[in-house]
Amino acid sequence: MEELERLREKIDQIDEQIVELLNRRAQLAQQIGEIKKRLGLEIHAPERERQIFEKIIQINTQRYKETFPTKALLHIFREIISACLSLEKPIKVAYLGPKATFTHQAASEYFGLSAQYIPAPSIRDVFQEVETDRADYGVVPVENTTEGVVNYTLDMFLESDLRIVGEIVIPIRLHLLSTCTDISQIKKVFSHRQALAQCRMWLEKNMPWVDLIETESTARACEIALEEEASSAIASEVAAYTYHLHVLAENIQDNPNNYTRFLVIGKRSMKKTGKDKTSLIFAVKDEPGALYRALESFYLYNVNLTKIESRPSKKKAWDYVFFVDLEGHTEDEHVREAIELLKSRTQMVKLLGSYPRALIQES
Ligand SMILES: O=C(O)C(=O)C[C@]1(C(=O)O)C=C[C@@H](O)C=C1
Repeated sequence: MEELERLREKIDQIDEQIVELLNRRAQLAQQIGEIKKRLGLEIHAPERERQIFEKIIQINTQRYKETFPTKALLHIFREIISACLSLEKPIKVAYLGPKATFTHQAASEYFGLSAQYIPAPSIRDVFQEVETDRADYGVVPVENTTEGVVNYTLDMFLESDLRIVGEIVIPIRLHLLSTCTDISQIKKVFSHRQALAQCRMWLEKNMPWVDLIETESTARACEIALEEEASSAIASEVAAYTYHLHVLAENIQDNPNNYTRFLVIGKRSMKKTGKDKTSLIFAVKDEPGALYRALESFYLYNVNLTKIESRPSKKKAWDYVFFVDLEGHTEDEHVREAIELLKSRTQMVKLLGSYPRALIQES
């Protein structure tokens, strides 16, 4: 017992030190904020945040061999930086709502809980919130490992001048939620089209009798599941506690490696971090070899493409544009030269932005 008391006393001392250090850190951030305001610099500095994250991962793994789990440490630092930033300037973030969607989860993992969140009813509305300066940033889904791209988001970049300033990749874990206490009581399952598709095999095997009904979001499905008898929703764990629903079955997605990638959109340009990605759109003439010549620009300058997607241009029937993600930043010499060559070999190139690659791709 004495030993227990002694150890707890030590923990109390450490906690006191942590609180003291956090307050000292907050004061320093406030001072930095004042200087940045005076010099007219951007208050939010994601490149600096990236540096901090990489440094603490290194210290925690090399010096302390991860006695304290790195994943938890990253969450804690996300919140520390989010709180310090909010002392300098509150950041407003629009996301595809309503509350407790996966986009909301992605946004809070990126900006932390001290940011102000604005749920928007559609992807177009998220863009509008940022375009009209009601939000500093927007967060929208762009692709899922099982269901492919979110076309609506790609198409928005054809008309909007907003830039991509970041990306977030989160694992999608889907659960069956209801006010009922047993699966046998359920007659209807509500969810977003993609979530229903991602659980198709599980539903056929375990609940072949149910009606599947599409909703505009997983969060909307939860609202319906709360109101309608004998119904259920497929949604996230965050949604389960936000809407006070029982989790009747966990992780019902058919593919365990199910990730969704989200884009952070804004008006600014991001500085090079050394671990960046660049996204762009290009259009080629409708003639043999046009796409081949365009893509050769990347090959000749040794630029690695991580994604290429074609979409109708919406200007003429059967006219296509190509969305490309590549490794590197436009400040990198080889990327800059590849893009210059691409411009000379295509009809149109629109740069959507260079931004730091997602930090956590798994977990
Ligand atoms: O270094 C800065 O520029 C800060 O404002 C401090 C700080 C931090 O808490 O570490 C806060 C917000 C920025 O986005 C980056 C870092």
